Amino acid sequence: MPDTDLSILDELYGIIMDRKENPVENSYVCSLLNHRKGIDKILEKVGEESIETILAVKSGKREEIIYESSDLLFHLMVMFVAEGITLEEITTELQKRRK
Ligand SMILES: N=c1c2ncn([C@@H]3O[C@H](COP(=O)(O)OP(=O)(O)OP(=O)(O)O)[C@@H](O)[C@H]3O)c2ncn1[C@@H]1O[C@H](COP(=O)(O)O)[C@@H](O)[C@H]1O
Repeated sequence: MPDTDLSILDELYGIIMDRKENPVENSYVCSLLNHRKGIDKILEKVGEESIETILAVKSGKREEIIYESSDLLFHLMVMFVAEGITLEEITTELQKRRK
């Protein structure tokens, strides 16, 4: 079984939460969380990054797959924070599906 260190996901979630609670200037995360379009701006980015990930896989370029998947994961995390969904809720759901 792989034993990957996933602590960066927790750390990143914490940073995004902090941006929500303590807005700062020149923050990309704040620009998404406080966008005039509301959640639609974040959903737009999730959609864009999903398509870019698909195109990266189709291109067969490993580096691009990693880069675009990271963008997608990051924007998904912003979406979780915006919706008040915790990473624990996601991992619990995945655990429940284990056969
Ligand atoms: N992990 C990320 C991260 N990944 C991707 N991105 C941004 O996500 C955007 C990706 O969108 P695109 O590829 O479409 O690029 P773009 O040209 O900016 O697109 P548009 O937004 O202009 O449409 C880029 O602006 C990246 O900089 C990120 N921005 C921030 N983080 C993390 O979030 C933390 C807080 O960031 P700030 O809120 O900016 O301080 C940082 O310390 C990082 O750890």
